[in-house]
Amino acid sequence: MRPEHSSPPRRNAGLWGRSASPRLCGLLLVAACLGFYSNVFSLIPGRRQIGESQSSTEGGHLQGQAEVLPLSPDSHGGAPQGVLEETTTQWSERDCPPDTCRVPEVPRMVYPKAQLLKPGRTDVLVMTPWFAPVIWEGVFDSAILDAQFRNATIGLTVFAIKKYVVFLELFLRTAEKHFMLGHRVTYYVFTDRPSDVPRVPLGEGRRLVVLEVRSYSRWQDVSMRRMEVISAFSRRRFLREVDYLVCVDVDMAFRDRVGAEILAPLFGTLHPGFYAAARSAFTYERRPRSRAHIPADEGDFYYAGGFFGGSVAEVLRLASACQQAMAADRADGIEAVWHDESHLNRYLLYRKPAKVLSPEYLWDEHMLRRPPFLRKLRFVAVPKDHAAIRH
Ligand SMILES: CC(=O)N[C@H]1[C@@H](OP(=O)(O)OP(=O)(O)OC[C@H]2O[C@@H](n3ccc(=O)[nH]c3=O)[C@H](O)[C@@H]2O)O[C@H](CO)[C@H](O)[C@@H]1O
Ligand SMILES: [Mn+2]
Repeated sequence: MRPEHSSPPRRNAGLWGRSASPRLCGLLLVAACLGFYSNVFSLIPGRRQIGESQSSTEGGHLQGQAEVLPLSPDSHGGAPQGVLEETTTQWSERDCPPDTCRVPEVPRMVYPKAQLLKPGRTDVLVMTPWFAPVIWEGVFDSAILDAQFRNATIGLTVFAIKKYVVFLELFLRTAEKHFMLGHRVTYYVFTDRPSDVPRVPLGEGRRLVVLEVRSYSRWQDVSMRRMEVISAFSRRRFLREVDYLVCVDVDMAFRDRVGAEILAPLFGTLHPGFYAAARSAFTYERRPRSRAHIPADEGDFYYAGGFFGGSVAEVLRLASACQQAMAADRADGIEAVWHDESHLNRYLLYRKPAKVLSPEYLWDEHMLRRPPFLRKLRFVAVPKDHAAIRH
């Protein structure tokens, strides 16, 4: 899933020709080979096979050890077996490493053509100033996107710690109806109560993996520590198991399509409470002492903590940066005003997302009046009694 293509260095025999001594030639040849193989070593492990719908429980990975998360040596850094050999010949389609930037081939399809002078939406911003599309109903053709991403495997991470396990049933049932239909999907459910994970029937090509993690007494810590767990498990297995990660809150239900249109190397979602707000009204962390701090004269959007994602490599980068920033803040005795969400906002300010999801992808009907430009509610908050559920 590296953006760059790795290609052998071009050699020009004439350049080294007669004037260079044979010894120098030998040295240069060795250096060229080293350069070539250093590219090869940086390739990320290739694709895995995902079988039939299944469900498994893997207990004890993080229990009691969330302070120091050991990363398995086999999961990161080394060259995958067989890659060296493959790269000495031409890439074939089958051997190609996953590459989110590769232009995918689509089959023959019949669809209405785009009309340059009749844009799908004129009532909302559909492009950020850094040319990332903002995803609204009416700006995309789901059939084209489904075809483009037909070979992608998507991991959906969700945490259900302590009483939040009650949200899982509705979350999973509605995800089966609306999340990435027609694609390979793995649900990664992180919980401290594996036996409370409901058995929800899964469609073909979809599976559920239960991963046991420890809980924390403060809900803020439960929320923030998700970054630590996501980064550890990205290294440990997600890099090998899926192409994209989608990381969401569990106190939510899918109501309408959430599909391949969201997939990008890195994406964030507009927080439904702030889509029309002025910069000064964003609830960014403002204290310069915190690593999440954003100065008053900066900021694009206010992103929600409850829905972000991208390629596994980019989500790993994001989660480990946020986790490190939160750990440093903790050591300094400061906690950002909106916890992980504040750190996410800081991260996405300086690493601009490649797609921005509109509030269609994160809405709260009980807190907000639905504006007319919101044509679909795709993923909605499930009302909760905060005090009762968090203790
Ligand atoms: C929709 C949205 O953007 N939500 C964000 C918002 O709060 P919310 O008020 O939506 O936070 P929340 O109570 O849903 O907690 C965040 C998530 O942590 C998990 N959890 C929390 C407590 C617990 O006892 N057990 C448990 O499993 C669960 O997955 C939950 O969905 O702000 C939080 C930080 O303050 C996070 O950034 C949330 O992602
Ligand atoms: Mn929530």
